[in-house]
Amino acid sequence: MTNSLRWKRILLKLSGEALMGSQAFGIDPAIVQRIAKEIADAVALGAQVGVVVGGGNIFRGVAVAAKGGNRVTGDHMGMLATIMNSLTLADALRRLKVNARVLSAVSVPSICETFSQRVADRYMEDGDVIVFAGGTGNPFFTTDSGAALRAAEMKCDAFLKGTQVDGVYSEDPKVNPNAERYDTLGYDEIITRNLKVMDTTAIALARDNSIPVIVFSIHSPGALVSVLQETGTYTVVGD
Ligand SMILES: Nc1ncnc2c1ncn2[C@@H]1O[C@H](COP(=O)(O)OP(=O)(O)OP(=O)(O)O)[C@@H](O)[C@H]1O
Ligand SMILES: O=c1ccn([C@@H]2O[C@H](COP(=O)(O)O)[C@@H](O)[C@H]2O)c(=O)[nH]1
Repeated sequence: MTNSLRWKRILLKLSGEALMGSQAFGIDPAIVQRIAKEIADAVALGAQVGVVVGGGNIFRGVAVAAKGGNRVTGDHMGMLATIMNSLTLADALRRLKVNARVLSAVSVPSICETFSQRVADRYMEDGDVIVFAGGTGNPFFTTDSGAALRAAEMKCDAFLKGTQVDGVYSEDPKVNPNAERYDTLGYDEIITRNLKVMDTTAIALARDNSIPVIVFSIHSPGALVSVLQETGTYTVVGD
């Protein structure tokens, strides 16, 4: 079955907001369990999976700053939010008998392991799912950038962005429902046309390390395995 996968070692970036479900804030356990099942299905097919979960369902530094708070403190809160999301996703994976480990860029040793590339590589070779928490560990970055960084460090074959929409569009499809969806797109087109599906730092890192970026909807059941088997709807961003 492994041979049927287009990309074997993947970095899956999940939008924090995807974990909210229909709530306005926080985590919907049923959604987390459904997403965990998608990951478990990919692992069962032979995929080696690293995951980065955003924190937008709990805190974003820019939102804290917009309300008069300190941006760096807000970013610290955002990074801690990603740790909470990572812990809940790892638990959901373990309930499905998948070995899952949380490795954080921010050290909280009584709660999870601190990220180390060598250790993470060994775990992935063993078939464990690694949930990379804490983003890059630095303020003024996003989890998209953290995910691109980990994809490069772990020599992933692809960076899969599981988000609210089923690909990259000519404009935000939530704002313009008539926007055009692309099947393929160049890294530089995202940057020069300022398409806001992910941040420029993340795209540039993926481009400079020749890692294809696949944007798909995590809300579509079975979407992760479909992408790995080159079926379904998604956009591939490359050269
Ligand atoms: N040109 C575009 N094509 C596709 N999506 C776009 C585009 N411009 C803006 N978007 C929006 O970008 C969003 C993708 O970002 P996402 O929700 O994954 O946020 P995030 O910041 O990565 O995650 P989090 O929710 O954790 O903060 C989509 O939901 C979509 O509405
Ligand atoms: O490397 C990083 C990653 C994230 N942050 C902060 O966390 C929040 C949540 O991440 P999203 O990517 O927006 O989901 C982000 O808004 C930042 O405040 C960070 O500081 N450094």
